[in-house]
Parts: sequence; structure tokens; C-alpha cells
Amino acid sequence: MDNLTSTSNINKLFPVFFKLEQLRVLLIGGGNVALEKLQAIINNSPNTKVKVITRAVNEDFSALANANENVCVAIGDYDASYLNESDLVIAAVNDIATSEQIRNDAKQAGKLINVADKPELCDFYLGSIVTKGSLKLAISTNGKSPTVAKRLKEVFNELLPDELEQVLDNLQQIRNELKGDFQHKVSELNKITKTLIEKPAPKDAEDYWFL
Ligand SMILES: C[C@@]1(CC(=O)O)C2=NC(=C\c3[nH]c(c(CCC(=O)O)c3CC(=O)O)Cc3[nH]c(c(CC(=O)O)c3CCC(=O)O)/C=C3\N/C(=C\2)[C@@H](CCC(=O)O)[C@]3(C)CC(=O)O)/[C@H]1CCC(=O)O
Ligand SMILES: NC(=O)c1ccc[n+]([C@@H]2O[C@H](COP(=O)([O-])OP(=O)(O)OC[C@H]3O[C@@H](n4cnc5c(N)ncnc54)[C@H](O)[C@@H]3O)[C@@H](O)[C@H]2O)c1
Repeated sequence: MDNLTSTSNINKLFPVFFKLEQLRVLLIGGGNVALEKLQAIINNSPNTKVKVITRAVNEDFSALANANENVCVAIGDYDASYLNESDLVIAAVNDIATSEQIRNDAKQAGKLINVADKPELCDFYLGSIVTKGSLKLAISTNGKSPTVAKRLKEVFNELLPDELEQVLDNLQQIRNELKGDFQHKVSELNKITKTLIEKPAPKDAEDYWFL
């Protein structure tokens, strides 16, 4: 198979949107990387129960954790017993042996794990997230360039208009009010939104969002 037909560049990650507030997260570490992960959790799903086990916390981590009543910090050494009361695990410690130990323990306990910045130890990656009200886009580069994912987030943040929420509200109302069988609803909703894909590629946001 030559390079053009090879599937090696296909992103095989399976995207899901967790109801994280219904799950319990164990976060190991209290440094800069752990801070980024905690920020991502709180920005997206602020009522998530997060248990942190770490030898030490830095100042910013401490401030964010203290400001959130759902975040509970234990100072000390990680051990496998912390996994018992968690559904998802995120490890952000500064040595590979501990990271590998946490990964092995998590697998033994049947938990899904992200080891920050260590793709080979991860069951899932965190994505770069664009949020406009109810709309959320998650971006992955297949682990190739988190920086590009971050830049694309900035592009979409600019491109998507704030009025999008109004569009979604309108569509939700129409959806709730539509009578008839399933097929009828699907065809009505497709009709109403058809111009979204008929327009030429947008030059700026106003070209696209017309509803
Ligand atoms: C999207 C985002 C979400 C988040 O973390 O919340 C995220 N990384 C972000 C930023 C970022 N991370 C790094 C830099 C420095 C510049 C650079 O290296 O590029 C920057 C940029 C910056 O901070 O400006 C360092 C880094 N990251 C990984 C490695 C290891 C490796 O690649 O082997 C190294 C090198 C470590 C070293 O050199 O030691 C690995 C991963 N990082 C991922 C996610 C997963 C793949 C996502 C995908 O499929 O694209 C994956 C595989 C696993 C994971 O960690 O989940 C978040 C953007 C947040 C936003 O939107 O602002
Ligand atoms: N900081 C960055 O910008 C950056 C960038 C790329 C990669 N990384 C990598 O990401 C990892 C974490 O980086 P960081 O900057 O957050 O490191 P850090 O040293 O600031 O934080 C590591 C945290 O892990 C805790 N820890 C270590 N061993 C522990 C144990 N056995 N039990 C409980 N807690 C323990 C420490 O107390 C500390 O809070 C490292 O592997 C680092 O090389 C960091």
C-alpha cells in the first residue's frame, strides 16, 4: 500500500461527550500539568467530583482547588486504593515509573486513564474544546500537534457567532413542537436547516449563520 492509500493517518480515536458531573475523577499530581487538567474539568463540567492525591500543590493549583467545593485535595503519596472511588483517572506526575504504575493499577481496577502528555499510557486523550453556549466542538489531531488543536480552537471561537445559541434555541423549540411520526420530524428539520449546507463556504460568520 503506498502512502496515498495507506490508512495510517486516519484518526481512529472514538469521540464521546461524558456526563462528567455524574462520574468521579481521580487526579494525581498538583503541578502545572495537573492544573491544566483541573481547569479543563472545571471549565466544562464544574460540578464534577474530583479527588486529588498529590505530594505537593503549586500556588495556582491550590487556588483553583480551594475555590471549588467539589474538588477534594489529599496531600500524600499515590497508592492504588485511591482508584476504588473513581470512575476516570488522570495522572499528571513528574516521573515515568509512577505514571506506569498508575496506568497498570488503573487497568487492573478496570478504570479508564489519561496520563497527561504520555499518549502510549492513555486510554483517552483530552481534546481542545470550543464552546458557544450549547454547542461544543472537541478537536483532536490524533496526538500529532496539541498546539494545532489549540490554534484551531481559537479559529472556531472567532468564526462561530454568539447568536448561535439563539439558533439552537429556535431549533429546539421547533423540534419540540413538531407533530407527526419520526420520519416526518426528520424531514421537516432537514428542510428547515437545508440552507446551512447550500450556501457557499463562508467568508465570515455572517455568511453562514442566517437562521
Ligand atoms: C488539547 C490539549 C487538551 C488538554 O491537555 O487539556 C492537549 N494538549 C494541550 C496542549 C499542549 N500540550 C503540550 C503542549 C506544548 C507544545 C507541544 O508539545 O505541542 C501544548 C500546547 C500549549 O500548552 O500551548 C505538550 C504535550 N502534549 C502531549 C505531549 C506528548 C506527546 O505528544 O508525545 C506533549 C509533549 C510533552 C513534552 O514535550 O514533554 C500529548 C497530548 N496532549 C493532548 C491534549 C493529547 C492529544 C490531543 C490531540 O489529539 O491533539 C495528548 C496525546 C494526551 C493528553 O495529554 O491528553 C491541550 C490544548 C488545550 C487548549 O485548547 O488550549
Ligand atoms: N509543565 C509543563 O509545561 C510540561 C510540559 C510538557 C510535559 N510535562 C510533563 O508532564 C508531567 C507533569 O509536569 P508538571 O509540570 O505538572 O510537573 P510538576 O513537578 O509541577 O508536578 C508533578 C506533581 O506530581 C506530584 N507527584 C509526583 N509523584 C507523586 C506521587 N508518587 N504521589 C502523589 N503525587 C506525586 C508532585 O507532588 C507534583 O505536584 C511531567 O512528566 C513533565 O515532564 C510538563
